[in-house]
Amino acid sequence: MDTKIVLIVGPSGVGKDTLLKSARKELKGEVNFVRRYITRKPDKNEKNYFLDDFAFEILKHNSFFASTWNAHGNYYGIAKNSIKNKVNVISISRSKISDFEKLYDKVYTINITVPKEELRNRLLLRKRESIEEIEKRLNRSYEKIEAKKLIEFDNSKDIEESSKEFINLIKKLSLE
Ligand SMILES: Nc1ncnc2c1ncn2[C@@H]1O[C@H](COP(=O)(O)OP(=O)(O)OP(=O)(O)O)[C@@H](O)[C@H]1O
Repeated sequence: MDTKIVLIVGPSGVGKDTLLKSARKELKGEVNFVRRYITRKPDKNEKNYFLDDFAFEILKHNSFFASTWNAHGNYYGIAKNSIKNKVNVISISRSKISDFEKLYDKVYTINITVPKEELRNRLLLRKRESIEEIEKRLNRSYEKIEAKKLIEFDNSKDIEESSKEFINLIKKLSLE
């Protein structure tokens, strides 16, 4: 099978890691859920490699990563050697879609969305950031996403229903 890339993007708190956790449980035999390198500890829904800023810099300097970015004061990276010759699902910053489109032929981008009020509720319930930080995240304006193959995914339904839809979408893309 060819290398296929499925990028997951969307604002903080929209439910990316929650959807990925459900999908990983169901599809981990068939699909490569790529772990990110992050300079902060993972929370309960994530499966990331945790490293400090210094280790991150050394790896970056040695061209270990296909893509890196900074979000909310932490560094994120996707290792080149994490991409397998199958379907690869990767949660990334929207600003890095083109890194993957330059490197690979088959790249799909799934944009996860919910209305702003629901996003606020989810961030508040998650209790990872302060109220000030949550308001900052909500006020960030999002420009239109530039991606060659863009799919919009509405994550407004409950976790179970949305997870099912998300898993079906990944399965469908695997077969394309
Ligand atoms: N469909 C859903 N319905 C209700 N709550 C949800 C749904 N999906 C996720 N949540 C909840 O919303 C909160 C944020 O979800 P999650 O941490 O997965 O977001 P994220 O997009 O990965 O955020 P970040 O980019 O900051 O890591 C969590 O508390 C999660 O339980």
